[in-house]
Amino acid sequence: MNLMSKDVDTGLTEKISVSNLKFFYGSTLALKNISLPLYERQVTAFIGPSGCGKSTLLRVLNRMYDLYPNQRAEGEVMFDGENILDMKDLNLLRSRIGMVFQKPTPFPMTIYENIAFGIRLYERLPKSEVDARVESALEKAALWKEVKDKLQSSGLSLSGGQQQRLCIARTVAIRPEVILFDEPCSALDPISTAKIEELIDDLKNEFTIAIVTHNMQQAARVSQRTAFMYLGELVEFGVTQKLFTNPTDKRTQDYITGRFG
Ligand SMILES: Nc1ncnc2c1ncn2[C@@H]1O[C@H](COP(=O)(O)OP(=O)(O)OP(=O)(O)O)[C@@H](O)[C@H]1O
Repeated sequence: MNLMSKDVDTGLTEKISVSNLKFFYGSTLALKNISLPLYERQVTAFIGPSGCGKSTLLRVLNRMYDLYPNQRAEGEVMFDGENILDMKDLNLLRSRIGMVFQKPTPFPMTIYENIAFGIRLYERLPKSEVDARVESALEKAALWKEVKDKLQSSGLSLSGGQQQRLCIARTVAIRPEVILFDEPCSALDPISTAKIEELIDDLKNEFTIAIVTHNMQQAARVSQRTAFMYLGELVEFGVTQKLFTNPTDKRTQDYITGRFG
């Protein structure tokens, strides 16, 4: 049974449907009634000035906020027929919705172990299958060719861009359905950034992707849908090309033309 809803206007499947989401840091309301879909096998970019709630929204999608006692969410975030906000098994949720952070954070282990470690947390597989999964994850992260002869070297010996691709491989190896990227290129040089953008474009053939970025050109290059947020509100959500060339809301227009932010 397919529990995901089809959007009647677009014909696209909503992998995640956010409805009337509110988020509180203590008594501060950081997300005000957000509603939007994340379409399956598309890249959705979240843009907006600092503090508008982009990272908060991403952290709701895999319940990262659960680690902090006075943070809470209200509303509905439907994912394959279940409300993420009510899910009990957060390890399972985080295996289905992976996250790549701003700074590359390889574990202080070999390149091979960086990936195998995560696989073993979730599945018991014979070594030959773990090997195959490590290779396939590195292939998908466009890193295999560069590291295949040094899988036993430390993950920390790689360049920043390679480390970020290693973190992407680590996420992909768990076989998630959705990958969340929180400003994945902000610590990288332009060449590494271009590689990650290309990679995100490839990954969307297999995964549903959400990316928070400060870089509007990046949002325009990698995403099919863009959400513009301002002061905890979702101001505008739509087809990326349209939002950047002919936005509906004046605040979006002002932001994309550099009048604030
Ligand atoms: N741990 C926290 N405790 C209290 N308030 C917080 C906390 N983290 C974020 N906030 C507040 O919530 C709002 C949204 O923050 P968030 O980090 O989601 O914004 P952002 O759009 O991702 O910003 P940036 O682009 O600077 O990363 C801001 O007003 C911020 O000050």
